[in-house]
Amino acid sequence: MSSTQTKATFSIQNGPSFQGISFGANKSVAGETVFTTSLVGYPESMTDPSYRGQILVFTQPLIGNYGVPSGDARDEFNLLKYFESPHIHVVGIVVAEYAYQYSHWTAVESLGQWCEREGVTAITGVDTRELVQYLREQGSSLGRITLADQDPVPYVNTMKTNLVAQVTTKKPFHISALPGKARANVALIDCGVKENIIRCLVKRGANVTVFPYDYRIQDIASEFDGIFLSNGPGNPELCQTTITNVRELLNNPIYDRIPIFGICLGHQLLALASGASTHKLKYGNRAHNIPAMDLTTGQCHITSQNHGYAVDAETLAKDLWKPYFVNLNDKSNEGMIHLHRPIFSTQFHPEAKGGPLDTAILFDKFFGNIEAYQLDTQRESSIPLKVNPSTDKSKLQSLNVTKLAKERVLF
Ligand SMILES: NC(=O)CC[C@H](N)C(=O)O
Repeated sequence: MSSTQTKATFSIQNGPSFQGISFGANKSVAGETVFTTSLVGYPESMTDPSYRGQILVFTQPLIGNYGVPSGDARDEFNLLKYFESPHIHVVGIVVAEYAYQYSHWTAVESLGQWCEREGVTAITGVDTRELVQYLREQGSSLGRITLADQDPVPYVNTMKTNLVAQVTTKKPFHISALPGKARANVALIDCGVKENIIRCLVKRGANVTVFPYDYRIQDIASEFDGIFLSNGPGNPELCQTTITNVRELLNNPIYDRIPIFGICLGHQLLALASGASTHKLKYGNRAHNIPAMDLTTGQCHITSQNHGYAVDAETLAKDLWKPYFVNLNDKSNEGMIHLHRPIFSTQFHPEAKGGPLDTAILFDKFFGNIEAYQLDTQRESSIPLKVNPSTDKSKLQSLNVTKLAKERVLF
């Protein structure tokens, strides 16, 4: 523990304040305050782009005890080994008891050092049980962390901010399956994709081309064996460009057999594109142990979640869609599946990093849909991606995998 501790205050708009000690960046911040009840996985959660701009409260009391692994380490696919994106996306964290001593074989620095380096504010010594009881009663709340001797910053409401535009890759990039293992070309619309979603696809044999959130997927979908819609931050209704693009994709009869899979924000965007509506939950679901029942089998799965919005299941067009999963805690919608086409999506995270792997099988289901589509349309010959001569020439550049970046393009 440092001998020169800086005091800090965490306050909720129209709510209580908590005194604590700063252990991150020397900066006062504000943001929507959300809480997670996950026991592990603070490096993954903090680098998950879906948490963009939020102040994250951990209910697990001891945080930081296994330090922070390297953000440079990459796996065999050139994906980040330990993080879900290259940087921290939360603006601040609130913990009950920061572990000043850390120990783990992958740790290269402490949580406090990492926060300081990344300009992220952190406060310890807060009674997070009392705080979370308050958040559950008041619902989604704006909060701020103010460091001693600094002026408080104004509360920030990001409900009207297009956070997806801040986190999406700025240009397409490509991740290849291992040599000899490729069996499909997948286009991924990046609204703030987690590294482990890409890993779950390439590991199963997909060459994944990742496109910015506003890329006109409807112009090039015929080049791919499947389309994936990623997770991402903020209010799904603000993602109108993606919603319009997906709606045109769904409405174009030439794509009526193409497999589509969406996760979390991807699920919400698919629902909005197909005419359903979404709403903000009272305080959201962020945990690694949320029970979701598969309505097609009656089986319950334990799922990893991180969302503040949900799809209104009763607004799904009944002749085309049915709810796929339901949350057994609050009965909110957890997924949808098309009645006639190979399209489905989930509110929870089957790629779960961190969290349980119970529903990872849904990636296999997506690949099953892809195989059927390939057989149906004789598409096996398209690996590696061979661009269809009929595709608009101006689009070819973004499909030429040898010319694409090999990781997300941030600026
Ligand atoms: N993890 C996500 O994709 C979150 C989706 C959306 N931003 C929500 O909060 O509901």
